[in-house]
Amino acid sequence: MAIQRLDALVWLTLTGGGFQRRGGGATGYIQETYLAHLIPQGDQPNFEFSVLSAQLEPDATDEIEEPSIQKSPIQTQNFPWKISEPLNLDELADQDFLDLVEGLEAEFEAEFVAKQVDADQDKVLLVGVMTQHMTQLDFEDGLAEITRLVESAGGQVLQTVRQKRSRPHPQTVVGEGKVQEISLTAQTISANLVVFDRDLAPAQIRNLETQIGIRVVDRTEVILDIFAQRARSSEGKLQVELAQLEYALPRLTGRGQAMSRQGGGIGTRGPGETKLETERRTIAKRISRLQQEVNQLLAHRFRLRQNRHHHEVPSVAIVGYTNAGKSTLLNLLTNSEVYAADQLFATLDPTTRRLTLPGTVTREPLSIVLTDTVGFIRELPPALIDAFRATLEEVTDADALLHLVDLSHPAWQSQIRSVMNILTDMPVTPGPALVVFNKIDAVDGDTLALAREEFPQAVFISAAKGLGMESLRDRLAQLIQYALYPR
Ligand SMILES: Nc1nc2c(ncn2[C@@H]2O[C@H](COP(=O)(O)OP(=O)(O)OP(=O)(O)O)[C@@H](O)[C@H]2O)c(=O)[nH]1
Ligand SMILES: [Mg+2]
Repeated sequence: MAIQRLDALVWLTLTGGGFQRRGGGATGYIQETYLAHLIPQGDQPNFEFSVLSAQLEPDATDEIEEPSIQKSPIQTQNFPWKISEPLNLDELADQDFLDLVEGLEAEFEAEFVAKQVDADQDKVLLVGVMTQHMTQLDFEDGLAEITRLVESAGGQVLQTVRQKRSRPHPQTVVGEGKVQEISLTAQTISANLVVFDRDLAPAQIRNLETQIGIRVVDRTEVILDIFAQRARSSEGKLQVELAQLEYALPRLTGRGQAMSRQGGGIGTRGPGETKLETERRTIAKRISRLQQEVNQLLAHRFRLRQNRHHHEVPSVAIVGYTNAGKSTLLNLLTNSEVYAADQLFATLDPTTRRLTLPGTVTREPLSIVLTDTVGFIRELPPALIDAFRATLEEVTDADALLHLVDLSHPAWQSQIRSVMNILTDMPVTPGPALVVFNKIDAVDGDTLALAREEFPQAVFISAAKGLGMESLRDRLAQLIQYALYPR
């Protein structure tokens, strides 16, 4: 009923004792009727319309043995629906349906309004799919992360639906029954958005939206949305728009193709397809213009860096998983006020600051520039990598990297792997990296010992509490010596 948006449902049972119809099949007279409707959640079934308490009058049809027919109201205590006692046809006909439906509408409306009080937040139903080759831990980490992403985008995860499958269903990612469960749950909790913990094919999104009835977005879309909200500088906005269009384009194309292949049918001919084609071309044009602008940006940044090289100022880029504490560290080391917050992708635009490192016995104090840049995440969407090449070049062009790790995060080991994979995949090999473990103020002794054992060369700090800064400065100076004058 919820899926089909039905106000009420009437169910008729037959006597089975009717005339013989040619070809067989059930015939008979109406024996009993049932009236069912949904009730607002959180309410007990409290609709007492007169007839529900009426006794069922014994009539002739009762003689027929029909064990499957229940004679008492069906137990619906804990369900968001109510089914009447068995009614005969006259009783049913006496119902004022309009009155019933209008009353229900009013109640649903009141409840809906109550839930809309803080309506500027997306109310999200999260869907997680655990496939083969995925450990339970990976799966739960992934769910925790997408929940954080949704929150960073300004949404609120109301509930999570999980499914285990050997691999995603080609049409709908999850199975048919699960799609129904999602649809019902979304209505029950008044979600206005369904978010999947993975990326979806254009056709999958389309199928899911048709069946579920509300907007469905995938992981990349959530990340792109955060980026779009964070973009402040014109550079940032430019790159985000490019990423969003590059993500949208194949989706439009896919749609056009699917429609042309059908080759007929109402709604698939004529203007529909032409319009899509036009849209596609407009977007493609805009993408190529944005790409040119990004190229100009690359050239501009190149000149800036050349200037730096000209003055022989060594550069270090802080890289790391999102929320590792990169901006906090830059602020502490260089006395700056870059925006740092407990959000994923708080930083979008690179910030470069000067920093003087302590001299050693053999050398003068060393002046360098330190760059804080956008955080990484596992499975960084390809559209983002491409669009953000100007920003990411800050990383590949630095003389050395400071790889900051949030040691208080349960998944710190896999976060290190993700960052290293992204660095390895970069078109230009980045300089040498120093692994620095952050947030040691929030870490237990066992974790600390494990990290020391696995990364004996690493530095341990707390950017928030200012712990370990002296050794960090020393080690940074050594790193630069090594990067610039390797033996
Ligand atoms: N307990 C603890 N929290 C820290 C420490 N350093 C940073 N944080 C917190 O971690 C959160 C993220 O810090 P940011 O500096 O914004 O992290 P980031 O790496 O720049 O994150 P993005 O720009 O979002 O990728 C903030 O809430 C910081 O207060 C630390 O040493 N200890
Ligand atoms: Mg930051």
